[in-house]
Amino acid sequence: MPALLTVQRIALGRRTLSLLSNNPFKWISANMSSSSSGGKRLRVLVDMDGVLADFEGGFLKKYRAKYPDEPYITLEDRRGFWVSSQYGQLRSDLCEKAISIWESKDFFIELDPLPGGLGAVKEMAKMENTDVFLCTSPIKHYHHCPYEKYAWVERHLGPDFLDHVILTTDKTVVAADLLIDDRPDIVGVETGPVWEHVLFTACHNKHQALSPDQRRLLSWADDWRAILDSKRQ
Ligand SMILES: Cc1cn([C@H]2C[C@H](O)[C@@H](COP(=O)(O)O)O2)c(=O)[nH]c1=O
Ligand SMILES: [Mg+2]
Repeated sequence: MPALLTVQRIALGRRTLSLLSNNPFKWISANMSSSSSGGKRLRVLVDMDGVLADFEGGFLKKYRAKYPDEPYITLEDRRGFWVSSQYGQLRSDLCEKAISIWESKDFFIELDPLPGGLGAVKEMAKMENTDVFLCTSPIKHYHHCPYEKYAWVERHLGPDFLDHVILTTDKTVVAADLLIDDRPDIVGVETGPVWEHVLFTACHNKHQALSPDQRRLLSWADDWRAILDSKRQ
């Protein structure tokens, strides 16, 4: 297959690993998308909770308001992605109490934007040869969350961004160059996702060691433009 061999020859670094460890046809489809002028387009997935929207801060505020006499975990003491697990370890019944917070109406719509995130995403979306999608997992208790995630995007980024929302419980099946996400272990049915996961630093993951080939974005004040540029080469 000469076309495949040509693609293999131009593959560099991390992408070569992705190609070798995965289905090459998926790699080609994710990496050969072109702009009208023929240049390669960069596709970036940006997570919402913990990256654009302050899930942890919003949770703690509402948990303390609803359960003022119960123990709580400060943001400084948060460890591990799952808030529910850490509250369950604190006292078993607190797991359900924690879940009741994000299952409540208005939890997701009222989350505050994290500093710099909206500006970064708006700027990214205007960059040449760049496609940005907001890639976020809804909770299974679907009565409010999916609607409110769309409403949050419309409120903070405008109606044009609604076309750029991807709601999925499995981010591994979405093809892109980059995924900026605060969850350290992003797994799903696809064992070799085509994107590079850049870990967005959050209170729950800041102590966590990364594997040598993993990169972090410390906040939106960090050099996200350089990370995008590194994927264009
Ligand atoms: C911490 C925590 C989160 N969730 C839910 C809330 C969100 O819908 C998703 C996280 O979505 P992301 O796209 O990975 O940011 O998970 C939960 O159910 N339990 C928790 O403890
Ligand atoms: Mg997240």
